[in-house]
Amino acid sequence: MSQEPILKARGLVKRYGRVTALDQADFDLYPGEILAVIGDNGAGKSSLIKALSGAVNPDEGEIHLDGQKVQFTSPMQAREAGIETVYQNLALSPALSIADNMFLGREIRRKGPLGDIFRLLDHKEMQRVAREKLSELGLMTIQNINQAVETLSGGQRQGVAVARAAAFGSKVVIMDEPTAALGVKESRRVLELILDVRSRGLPIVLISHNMPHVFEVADRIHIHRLGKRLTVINPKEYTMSDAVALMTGAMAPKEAA
Ligand SMILES: Nc1ncnc2c1ncn2[C@@H]1O[C@H](COP(=O)(O)OP(=O)(O)OP(=O)(O)O)[C@@H](O)[C@H]1O
Repeated sequence: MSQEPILKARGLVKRYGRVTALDQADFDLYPGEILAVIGDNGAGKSSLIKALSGAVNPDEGEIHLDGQKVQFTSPMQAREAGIETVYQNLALSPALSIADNMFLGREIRRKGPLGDIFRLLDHKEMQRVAREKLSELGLMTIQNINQAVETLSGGQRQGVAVARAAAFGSKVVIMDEPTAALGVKESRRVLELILDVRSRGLPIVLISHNMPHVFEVADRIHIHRLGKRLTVINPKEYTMSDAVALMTGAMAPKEAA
C-alpha cells in the first residue's frame, strides 16, 4: 500500500489481571477501505476495537489517527476525533425517537437568548438533519422520524445506528458484529449500508464472525490470533476455509511479500 494508514496502531498491550487480551497488537486501516477483523473467540478483537475507540486504555503501544499520535481516555474523545463505533449492543435508547437517538450526546441547542439560558433543544433542526442523513443512506422507508426506536425492527435499528455513525464519523466507522442479531433480509440491507458508507469515502472496520459477510464486503481481512495481528489477507486470494484455518492456527500465514 502506498498510502498512509488513516488509523494505525503499533504494539498495543492490554492486560486484565493475568489475561493478556492484547499482546503487542498492530493494526492498519487505509483510506476508503472496508477492513474486516476476524479471529477466534477470545482472540482479542473486542479489546483491539475498544482500544481504537477509546473504550479501554491500552497498557502499552501507540495509536495514530491521520498521522497524529492520539491517546483517547473515553469514547467521547474518539468520537470528537472522528472515530464512530457501532457497538454490538447498539447503544440506542429504545424509548427515544429516531431523531433523538441520532443526536444522543451531541444534541443541537436552540440559538438565541432563551435557548442560551434554558439550553433548549432544537428539535426541528435535529429532525431535519436526521431525515436528511437517513435519506442519504436510502433509509427513509423509516416513515416517522419521531417514532420511538423500540417500535423498529432489528434491521431498522441497526440502520439508525449505522446512519448515526456514518453521519458523524468524519474519519473512521467501526462496526462490531452489525449483522449478528439479524435475519437474512435485514443482514443484506446492513451489508448494502456498509458498502454505501464506503462509497461515501469513509473507511470501515468490520468485526464479524460471519465469513460469507466478511468475504462479500471486505477489501482486506485482518486476522487476529492470541492477542495480536497474525496476518492480513486479500479475500480474493484466499478461501473462507483458509481464513478459518489461519484463525485457529491450523494453517500458518505466508511470508509477507
Ligand atoms: N473486562 C475484562 N475483564 C477480564 N478479562 C477480559 C475483559 N475483557 C476481555 N477479557 C479477556 O481478554 C481476552 C480477549 O477478549 P476479547 O473480548 O477482546 O476477545 P474477542 O476476540 O473479542 O472474543 P469474542 O469473539 O468471543 O467476542 C479473553 O480471554 C477475555 O476473557
